[in-house]
Amino acid sequence: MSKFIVRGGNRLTGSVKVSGAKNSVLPIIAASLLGEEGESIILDAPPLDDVMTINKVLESLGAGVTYQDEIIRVNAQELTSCEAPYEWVRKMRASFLVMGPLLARMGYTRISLPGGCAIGTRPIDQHLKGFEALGAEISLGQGYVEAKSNGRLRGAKIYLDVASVGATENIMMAASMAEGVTVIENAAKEPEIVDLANFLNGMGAKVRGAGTGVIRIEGVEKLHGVRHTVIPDRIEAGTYMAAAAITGGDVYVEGAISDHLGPVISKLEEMGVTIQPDENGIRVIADKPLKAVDIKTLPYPGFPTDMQSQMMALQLAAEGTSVITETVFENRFMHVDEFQLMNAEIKVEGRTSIVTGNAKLTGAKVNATDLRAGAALILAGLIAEGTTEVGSIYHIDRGYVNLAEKLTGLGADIYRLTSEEPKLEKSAEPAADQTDGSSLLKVQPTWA
Ligand SMILES: CC(=O)N[C@H]1[C@@H](OP(=O)(O)OP(=O)(O)OC[C@H]2O[C@@H](n3ccc(=O)[nH]c3=O)[C@H](O)[C@@H]2O)O[C@H](CO)[C@@H](O)[C@@H]1O
Ligand SMILES: C=C(OP(=O)(O)O)C(=O)O
Repeated sequence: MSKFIVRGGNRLTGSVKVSGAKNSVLPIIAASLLGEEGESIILDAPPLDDVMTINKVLESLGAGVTYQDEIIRVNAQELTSCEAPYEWVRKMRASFLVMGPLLARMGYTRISLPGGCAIGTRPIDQHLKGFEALGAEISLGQGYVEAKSNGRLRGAKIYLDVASVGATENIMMAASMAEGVTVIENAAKEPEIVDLANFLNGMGAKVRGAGTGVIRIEGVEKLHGVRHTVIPDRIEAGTYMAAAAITGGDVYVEGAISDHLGPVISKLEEMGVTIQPDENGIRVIADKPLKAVDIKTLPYPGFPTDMQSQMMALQLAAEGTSVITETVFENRFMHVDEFQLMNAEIKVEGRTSIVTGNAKLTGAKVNATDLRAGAALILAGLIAEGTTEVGSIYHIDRGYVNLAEKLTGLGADIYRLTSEEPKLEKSAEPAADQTDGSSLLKVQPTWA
């Protein structure tokens, strides 16, 4: 199995460039299916396994997709299939985002229930509630969701019970081609939602209010391809900021947008780290011992759950005891067991972790239990005594471009030990709770 091998002890310095945002490019690629005329050109598309996977989904639907030099070209003028198969969708949750565009454009779609990081049950009830409000008929069976509409979807008012990023995106895309006006209330406000809205508007859609809790979409009859540059990845940026902080380093994170990183910057400052944003990036200087901080994850603009495990690594290095409360996902502390293998002292009580600082971390063989957990273990490895081997790195490859190379460029001692097997296709099995999808629905499926 491929691994990252990290030897701790090096202080990171220099400059690192952030890639395009995974969580922006994936919905944007899905949205490109709406383009009935012309092609979409997506710039700064990061070369991630997730991007390759969603490209495969689009190809399986009949779209023409090319990817070169971080530019994706999608020609979706002719689609030949409305079905996204298990083979691709099981690997990542975001592939479920083709449902909204297919339903809007083709009036029918059949999609396998999604995979992705096993950090909680991750139901899709809010997506389906939105589609039903737009007039779609939904049925479920054998791990697939089927949706059909009798003619065009119809605009509706939809209140989301949780401000779900994916549901907001899926509904926004479907509503873009609906007849009439859709209003999404309690919409997610993440920067990736704004990026998607900008992409859709470039295609000819009329989406207003993205980035606020109320999004208004006036449906149009047809959309066309557009040229669009993906925003920088705020979670990748935050991870390099954390790497600088944990190693007592001085790193310029090129491309990081401080407006997208408000809570991460605040928490690092509370820990005693100096943050100097400018128009091209953020300089992070850690020249004092880190102080303990408490963190609570929340939907944007709250502290991002996708930075929770990386911050836990920092809390281990800080002076004093810190607390993390995870409110977004119910099972996102799997990295705790792995940190403990490195001599960390962490107590989990429900959704809260109590982290004892000043940890004398020692290198160990650990597993990336999910994407961000993998990044966090590498951060811990950067300060651990001896060698840390991080396995299951197919999770990390889903979301970090050239992680070892970028860290090496900053002076870290890390490399990838590559082995032939198992390939991503074979190793990324769906979570146990996703075999027939019934646990994702929160409503009783018709086949139960
Ligand atoms: C590809 C992508 O963009 N992934 C991000 C997206 O995931 P994703 O879009 O899956 O996350 P959501 O915002 O939908 O999930 C937030 C919470 O809402 C719940 N929920 C969601 C949908 C639904 O229909 N019903 C429901 O109850 C989830 O179980 C979770 O507890 O936002 C998450 C929260 O910021 C991030 O961690 C992921 O990195
Ligand atoms: C949870 C994540 O991704 P996904 O939603 O694609 O599983 C993440 O990016 O940390």
